[in-house]
Parts: sequence; structure tokens; C-alpha cells
Amino acid sequence: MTEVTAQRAEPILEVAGLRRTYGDAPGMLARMLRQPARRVRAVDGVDLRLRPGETMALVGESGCGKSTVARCVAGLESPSAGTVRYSGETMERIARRALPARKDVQMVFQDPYSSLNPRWPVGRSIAEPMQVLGLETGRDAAQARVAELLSQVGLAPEDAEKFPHQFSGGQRQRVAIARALSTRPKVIICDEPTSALDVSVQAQILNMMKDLQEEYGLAYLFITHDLGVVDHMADRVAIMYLGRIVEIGSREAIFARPRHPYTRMLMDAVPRLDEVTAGAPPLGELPDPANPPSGCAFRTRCPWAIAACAETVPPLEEVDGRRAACLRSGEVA
Ligand SMILES: Nc1ncnc2c1ncn2[C@@H]1O[C@H](COP(=O)(O)OP(=O)(O)OP(=O)(O)O)[C@@H](O)[C@H]1O
Repeated sequence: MTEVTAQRAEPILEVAGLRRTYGDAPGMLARMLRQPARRVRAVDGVDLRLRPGETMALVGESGCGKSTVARCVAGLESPSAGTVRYSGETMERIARRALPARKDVQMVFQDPYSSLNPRWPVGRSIAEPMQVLGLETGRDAAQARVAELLSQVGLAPEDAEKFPHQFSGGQRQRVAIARALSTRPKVIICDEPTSALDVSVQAQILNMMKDLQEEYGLAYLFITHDLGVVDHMADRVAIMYLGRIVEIGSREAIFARPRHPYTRMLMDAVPRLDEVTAGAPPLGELPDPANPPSGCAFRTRCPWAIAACAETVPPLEEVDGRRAACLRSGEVA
């Protein structure tokens, strides 16, 4: 499917012009030291469309705004501007009026403890979202559903009585996935769900997530810095740099012929991408997000940069079956 066709298909999730700025007002310490506010445009005009049953990977170095997109899309944070729609319904309306669409989106975090209460038996945490939304209120029905969910993620019904610390890291992530599945969502936002796990456990969880996707027609917005994971999971890929998407298209197109210099450099750095994320800079230092370069924010690290790159922010334009935001995208491949 070309990027043009993908854009035409009916989306389950549609993000338009999403912006999230932090630090509009200076904090107390900054005020005492008479420092100006440190204003960061963490997300600066992101558009995304996710179709039912599809996996879109959102990729980029630490600090480029991936988690902020995830939190805004999951309704955990309000955007400064732009809209998030599920099946055409805005997230604002969904959150305010507890519309049924609220059950359609769930989130899985890197750290399962973010969604599991350490003092609750996991069965209670798994049942919580469906009970909050009034889906399975009777005790027996809720228990039966928890047992069903545990077996869907490869655990035993008796595991409902255990506490989070009694599981291994991989099992704990299975529990977090069972909790996310409890409301029968259509979309799951996954923020680095396997990056804290050993490689072999990682593969098991990813394969299970693929099976669950197939069985329930789930769409995943999959946030990761790991291109191996992207290759394994994604139908489409969006590459983010300092708050903006710089390239978006099918996994095949992007892996075969990256058209943005940043995508290309990420791919060249593949074996060391964990170092990129850990801050070691095979690509050079990321500029200060509070003070990004004019024009194309990547130009200060870009071997293809020319004077014109400092003038304007290049728009995402169709090139070679995907969209890329680079004045020289035609020459990059
Ligand atoms: N609550 C906050 N207050 C102030 N700045 C924030 C806040 N959350 C994020 N930021 C800033 O917004 C930018 C994007 O952060 P974000 O966590 O979304 O990036 P990321 O790509 O998900 O990185 P990571 O992989 O490290 O989580 C960063 O410059 C970060 O410092």
C-alpha cells in the first residue's frame, strides 16, 4: 500500500495538528533566579492516521516527543492544540462525557508497575478498567473475565491471586497486557513495552502481541527506539525528530530506501541505537529541545544540509511511495 492509499483508508485513530508545549510559565526556582521560562515544544504539529488492525511504529531518539504523543493520544494528557479522534469522536468529548469510545483505547507502558498496583492481587488490577467503565460489574462475571484474560496472555487463572512482585518481568508485562485487553479495546498505545526485558522474553511478548492483534483486530501505536522491534512489528513507520514527523510510510518503503537523512542515519546506527537512546552520540548531540535550530531542526547534524535548510521547515511531501520532510529527499536514497 502506498502512503497515499494509506491516507485514504478509514482510520480508527486520527491525530491532527497535535501540539504539546511544556514550561509556558517559569517554575518557582526559575522565578527566584529571574530565569526565563524553558519552553519546549515537545510535540509540534503531528498528524497520524491508524487503521483498524494496523501497527504504526513511532520511532526516534530519546526526547523527540514519542511519549508525549502517546500520552496525548491515550487521553492521559491534554494537547496544547490539535485533535485526537477515535472513530471520528474527539478525545475531549470521550474523556468529558465518558462515551463508550473510552473503552476503545488502552495503554501499555514500559514499566508494568505504572498500571499495576503493587498492593493489589493482579486480578483486581486487571478487572479495574472494565469495572470503572461499567462493563463487567458483577463479581462472578468479572472473575470469569479475568481468568479468560489471563489465559489469553499465557498465564493461569490462579495467577489472579498473586501480587505483581511474584511474577517475572515478562509475566508482569503479560498481566499489564491482560489489563489493557480487559475493555476489549480497538487500539492499544504501547510505549516501549518490551525494552526493559531480555531479548528472548522480548520476542515472546512481541509474538504474543502479534497473535492477539490478529485474533482481536487490534491496532497498535507502537512507540520504540528499537528498529529490530519496528521491523518485527510494524506495518507503517513514523520517524520523529524534535517534536515533528520527518518521514512516514510503509515499513517496506522506509527500510528499503529511507528518504530522510535522519531515518538514514538511524538505520546506519542500528547496532548502536540503544547507545543513541542512552545518550552516546554516534549521530552527534541532539540540539537543545528548548532552542531548536531554525528551519529544518535536523540540519545541524545533517550531512546533506544546505543554506536553504535554515530558512523554512520543510513540509512532509510525497516521495517514492512515502512522505518525507526534506528539501533533498530526492537525493537521499
Ligand atoms: N512534564 C514535562 N515537563 C517539561 N518537559 C517535558 C515534560 N515531559 C516531556 N518533556 C520534554 O519534552 C520533550 C519530549 O519528551 P518525551 O518524553 O515525549 O520524549 P521521548 O521521545 O518519549 O523520550 P524518551 O524515549 O526518553 O521517553 C523532551 O525535551 C522532554 O524533556
